[in-house]
Amino acid sequence: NYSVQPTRKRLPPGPKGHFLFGVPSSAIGSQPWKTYTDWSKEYGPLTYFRMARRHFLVLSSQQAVSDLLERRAAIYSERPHRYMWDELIGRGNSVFNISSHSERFRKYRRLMGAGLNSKAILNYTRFFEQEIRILLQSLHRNPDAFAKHLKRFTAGTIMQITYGYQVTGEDDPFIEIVETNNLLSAEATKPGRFLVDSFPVLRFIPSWLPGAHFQRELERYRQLLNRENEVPWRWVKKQMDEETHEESYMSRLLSSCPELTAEDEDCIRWTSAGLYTGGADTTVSSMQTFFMAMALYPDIQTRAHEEVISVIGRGPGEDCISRLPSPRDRARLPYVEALIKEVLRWGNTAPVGLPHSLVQDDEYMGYYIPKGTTVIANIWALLQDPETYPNPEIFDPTRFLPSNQQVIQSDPRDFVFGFGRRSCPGTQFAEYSLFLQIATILGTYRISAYVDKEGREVLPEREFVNGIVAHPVPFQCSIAPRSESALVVLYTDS
Ligand code: HEM
Repeated sequence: NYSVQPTRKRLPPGPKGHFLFGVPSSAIGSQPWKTYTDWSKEYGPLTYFRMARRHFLVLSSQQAVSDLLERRAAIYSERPHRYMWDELIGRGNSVFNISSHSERFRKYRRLMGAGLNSKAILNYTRFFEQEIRILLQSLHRNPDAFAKHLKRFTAGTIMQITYGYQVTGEDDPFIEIVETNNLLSAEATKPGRFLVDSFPVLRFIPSWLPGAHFQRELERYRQLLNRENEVPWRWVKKQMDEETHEESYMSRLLSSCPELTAEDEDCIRWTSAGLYTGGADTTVSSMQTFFMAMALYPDIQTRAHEEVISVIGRGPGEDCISRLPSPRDRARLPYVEALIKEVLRWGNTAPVGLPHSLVQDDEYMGYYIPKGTTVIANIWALLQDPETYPNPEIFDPTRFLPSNQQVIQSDPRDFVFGFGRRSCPGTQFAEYSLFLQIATILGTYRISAYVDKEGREVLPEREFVNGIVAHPVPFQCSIAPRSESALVVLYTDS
């Protein structure tokens, strides 16, 4: 029990802002991780600020994150309550927003734990392999559109695994639904987007009054967002009735018990819908970082390529693997595993994670933290801290390999996947997906800096653009097969 009765309520330091409105969202800017890191240099590992009536606390040290979000997870695992989104639009039951103190939350975590653990992932390898062949072909045909192909790979694997549904192409109707939802979520949950979040009393004013037009938007949001829970579920049910379904996360859960209640089915629907939202953009961002790092660090690419070839075997062409990597190969590829950790550290996939919130007043480092404060882990700052990761701007997988010269540096997976009871349930899925893509591409393609018409190398810059998931600023690189003949064997072999 962390209940405290501080004698003197001293809030952590931070920017003050306007006495009524607090800090404007423009002060945080479009790259919040940078602003928060600058603030931590001025105010220390805890930065507190207020936006209208909402309180925020940013944690910028490993110590603070593990003390609060891990050790005090019992009180720091709520999500901030957004009146418009959670209640009026009805998204309070989504996996991302559900209260960590509800019975549903425990159910969701059990369902996702069962469907996404490392053993369950082994049941899905054929879906991954089917999609990796499509990725190899697409990179061959149109290497410049590599970001689009990465997206197709991730969307394809998640849709197969979640619903047993094979994505048809760019204008796939299921992808349209989930992508629309992601856009609407990002738009509707921007801090300050709806005044009713700060002043719930506004819900009583008539919709024709200025400031209440949010009431007219409600129905549009509800209808569009509900499609994500309804359309794939109906499709899977129909396939199951006709016995034409592919086994999937959803079909397995729906058939796991003969007497599912309506509530059980609802839980299966909500968790299924969470997988695309949680997994699609994140994995793509990490893979874009991989391409960027390989274009910038050719020696590292050569070492990783040689390890892959020596473990998996050389194919008919000069320099290409003889078969697709399998889950068993992971343990025999330590340099590739270290490279994946470095992709997660050096990249910037979820720089400020998802916000937590605390359910009762607390005290830490002598400061008072009020109940309901939104708590943000500045994951970017943890991964770029020169005390933990010397020369953090350098891409160097050997940070994570045993050597006589240095101790092994902290495993970035302890931070990039979030914290406490809310930590990412898709970790095993993400790691296997990254492993398969990275080991296959290292074994089949050479990635190098883009050369412009004048013959000059154009190196990508390590800059990221905002979103809940950040992505490298679009860049070009050259992607060429190491051996055309071996590549064709790999992508046509079934
Ligand atoms: C590189 C890939 C990924 C990264 C870096 C990542 C990172 C994260 C982070 C930081 C959180 C927030 C945790 C917190 O609140 O403390 C999260 C939550 C979540 N992730 Fe991931 N994720 C990745 C891939 C995936 C995949 C592949 C899936 C599903 C197949 C997934 C599903 C989810 C879900 C459902 C949540 C919400 C959990 C909750 O609120 O209780 N993620 N992830």
